[in-house]
Amino acid sequence: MKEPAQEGHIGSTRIAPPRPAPLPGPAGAVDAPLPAAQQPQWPDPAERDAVVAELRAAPQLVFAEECDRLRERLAAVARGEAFLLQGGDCAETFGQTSADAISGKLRTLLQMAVVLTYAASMPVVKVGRMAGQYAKPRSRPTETRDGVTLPVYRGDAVNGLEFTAAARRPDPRRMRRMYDASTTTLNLVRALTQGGFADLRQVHAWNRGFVADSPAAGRYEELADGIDRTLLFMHACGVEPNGVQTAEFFVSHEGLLLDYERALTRTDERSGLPYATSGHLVWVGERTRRPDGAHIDFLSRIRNPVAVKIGPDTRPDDILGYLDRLDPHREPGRLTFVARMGAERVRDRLPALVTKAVEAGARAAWVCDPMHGNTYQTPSGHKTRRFDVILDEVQGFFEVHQELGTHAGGIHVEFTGNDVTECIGGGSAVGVEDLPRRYETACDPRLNHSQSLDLAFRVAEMLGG
Ligand SMILES: O=C[C@H](O)[C@H](O)COP(=O)(O)O
Ligand SMILES: C=C(OP(=O)(O)O)C(=O)O
Repeated sequence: MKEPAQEGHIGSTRIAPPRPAPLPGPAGAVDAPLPAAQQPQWPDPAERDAVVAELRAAPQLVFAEECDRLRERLAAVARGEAFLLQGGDCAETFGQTSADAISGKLRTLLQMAVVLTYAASMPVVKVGRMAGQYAKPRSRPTETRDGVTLPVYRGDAVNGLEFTAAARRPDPRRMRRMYDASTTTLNLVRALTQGGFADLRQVHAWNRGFVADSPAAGRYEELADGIDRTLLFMHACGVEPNGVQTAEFFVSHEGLLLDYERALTRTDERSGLPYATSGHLVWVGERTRRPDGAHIDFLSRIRNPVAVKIGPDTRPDDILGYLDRLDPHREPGRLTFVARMGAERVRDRLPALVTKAVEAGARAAWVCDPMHGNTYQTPSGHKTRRFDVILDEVQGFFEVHQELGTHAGGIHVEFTGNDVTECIGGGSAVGVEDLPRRYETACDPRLNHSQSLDLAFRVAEMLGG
């Protein structure tokens, strides 16, 4: 059936009719029959097809021009002229789309960015793990509790967290809810970052409502006083700084659910090229990064900036594979490597990978995820991460780049604006005995607000602040 034409303009972006892009690639195939890890077994294929058709007809969430702008910003990161701050929940949930929850994360990220910008005197590119982070790859397909085995939770886009057979059944209609929750989130994020909320003169207000008695909060207030004084001084001199009233903010998520990502791929009318319009940047994770797999294939077909998470078992030849598939023209900003080696291995494993990339002419950005290689389980059964170990991985990442003469381009972290007790140490010093008090994550442990600020100050010191 012919799709109804819905052409028009929003701003300067020409809106294509909502049809899937003819993804370029071998034989022009839309669905290459490649191994696709971590995909849900939808019980009813017809229901899945109906949801996919709905998503294909839905408006795009982000615009090609915005993705291009992020690619330019990431090119500055790759050239060593900017620093990337990427972060948010491990797993967003449909229940956490309140204004408070979203603005708490956004404020935390803005605060971290201001700390890093001030220290490094370098632009900080702000990218949320937001408005799309609803699908999770898992280590095991099932979970057993008290002798009962059920499918594992794979993120709200697939099934429910509750430990019942009904909740854990994959439900493709959840992909439509993912789209709706992403729309709600993005709508608020756009309003907050373009309205007065993100104005640098609100630097004190961003801290309101958060725990005020941690050392990081005190340091932040001092820094905010300094920024206020600078802005007042400039105002008194008749100089009004540009670019402080709004914040440039982008969204990203793991491009895990291929049904969803393909359905939201659209052709950019300006260039005729396909873009994933589910988020500005999509990445492929450690569990789905096989160079000849369906996820890397998907990234190779879209024009967005893309990232690959690489763990300690990554081989130098894999790096070559990603470069050749995803960034054959060695274009700065197109490809970001997110290293998540673990604190114990980053100093050993990362140098060979960076060296291989440099030898191959790569102009990719290098970013450190100090969370995913440092997770462990306590005897109480809580998955957690230690703040000092997280910090050590970032330190190791900086050391490696310093030795190789390359740029430590950013951090990728899991955090929330809430005062949760999921990671140990840092900020307001969460102890192992505190974990049950506010352990609220749907998947992996996140830094709370004061741990996040604390991390920003420590990274700022590494950047020379
Ligand atoms: O966020 C990352 C992964 O989805 C997560 O670490 C998997 O957790 P698991 O090892 O408990 O499945
Ligand atoms: C699953 C994730 O990480 P990784 O692929 O690095 O394990 C994630 O960032 O949510």
